Amino acid sequence: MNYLRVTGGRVLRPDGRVERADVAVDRDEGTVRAVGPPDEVDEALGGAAAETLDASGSLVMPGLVNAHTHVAMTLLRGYADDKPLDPWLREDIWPAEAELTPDDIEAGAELGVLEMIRSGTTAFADMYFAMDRVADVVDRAGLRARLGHGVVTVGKNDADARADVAESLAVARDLDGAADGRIRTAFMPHSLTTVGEEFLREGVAEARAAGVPVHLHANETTDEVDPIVDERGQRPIAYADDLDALGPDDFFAHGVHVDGSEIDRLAEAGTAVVHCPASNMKLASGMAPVRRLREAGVTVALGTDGAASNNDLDVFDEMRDAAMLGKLAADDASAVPAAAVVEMATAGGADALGLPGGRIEAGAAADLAVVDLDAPHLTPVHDPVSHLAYAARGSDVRHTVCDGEVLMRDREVLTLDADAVQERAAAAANGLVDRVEGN
Ligand SMILES: CSC[C@H]1O[C@@H](n2cnc3c(O)ncnc32)[C@H](O)[C@@H]1O
Ligand SMILES: [Zn+2]
Repeated sequence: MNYLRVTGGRVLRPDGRVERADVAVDRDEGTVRAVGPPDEVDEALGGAAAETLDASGSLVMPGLVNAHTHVAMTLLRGYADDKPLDPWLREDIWPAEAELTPDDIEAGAELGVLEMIRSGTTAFADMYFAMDRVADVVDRAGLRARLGHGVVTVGKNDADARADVAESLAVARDLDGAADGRIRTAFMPHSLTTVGEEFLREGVAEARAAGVPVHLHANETTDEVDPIVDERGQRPIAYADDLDALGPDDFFAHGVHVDGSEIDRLAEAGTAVVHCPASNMKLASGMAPVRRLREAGVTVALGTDGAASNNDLDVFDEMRDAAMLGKLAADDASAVPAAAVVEMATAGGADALGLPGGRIEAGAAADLAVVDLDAPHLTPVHDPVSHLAYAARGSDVRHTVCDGEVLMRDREVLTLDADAVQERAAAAANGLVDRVEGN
């Protein structure tokens, strides 16, 4: 047997309790074998030897889930700031993305994945281009992901629009199950306004036939919601329902401007919402009604969105932002408490993406982040869950484990060459900007 044993720490259990425990991992299966006091774990292992990971002074939590990003946008971090969504995309981001090469996307994805491993993220959802390259990075780096090619049909002729939809469906079919099953896929139309109705209708029908979920941006800004209401006389979630895009495996990014009927319909359909508080604040998109969504029974996950609208991929920041913004949105300091955002960043994320992980219990996927609590900004420890939500940073993560494999040990990432990744990405970003500026 091939075991890993995380020893001497405190462990965040699925019910929110924190207990002193060891975690034994079956590396062949990629699952948690046992959680409990050392003698119980000894017994579960039957005296078998195990590689150890020291968690003394630390909290062992489920690996974080970044449920909506565009990972290669790390190359555009700090490239265009301080604008609302529509002009930001049209004036800055889309012209730059038009110059991206598959090599750039691979370099940007490596940088993003490195940043995520270093901040305890073990699973993410990615909507972008050149997804074969992103999948290769995920495979090498050792995380889990739900990947999809993002479709935009506005401004394209019929043949190009059809080709874009076909590419998203082909990616969803071809990459599903890659990286020993750590990669799953989805059909990913960009949004209900940037993809034409006939393409949405046909694409969703084909996704259903192929058994892959749908992921899109929905109800992000009033500029996006209002034209749908004006042109169709229906709210975006009703339109999505009409398109058959509202299923229990589907997950929508943002859900900022959703009314009561839309919240009820999302809950009834079982469609998850990925809350992206930093992006929503930076682009001044609005405040998602997180408490109302959760109270209605909607699965709410957390996402960073791309690094150009955040500007990092640290899910600890997202937990803190979600708690703070949720209180402001509800005008109630108890609206989105610490335990809620920790749940959204772990089990909520795994459930939204339909990926294993998110809970530390026997039989669950061995996706873990070990957070070092021995730091001035984390002293004293009255409540470790409070610290995860309000005080910890991604840089407090000491070890990261995914699928039973150690991806980072004592802050050294083992699956990527951090210096080389950073150097390559910086060169790719500079080359990209030179091309955009015509140098
Ligand atoms: C077609 S691939 C994905 C596409 O989405 C763009 N994008 C990045 N952030 C956002 C956001 O907050 N809302 C909508 N679209 C966004 C990204 O630049 C790609 O073009
Ligand atoms: Zn996005």
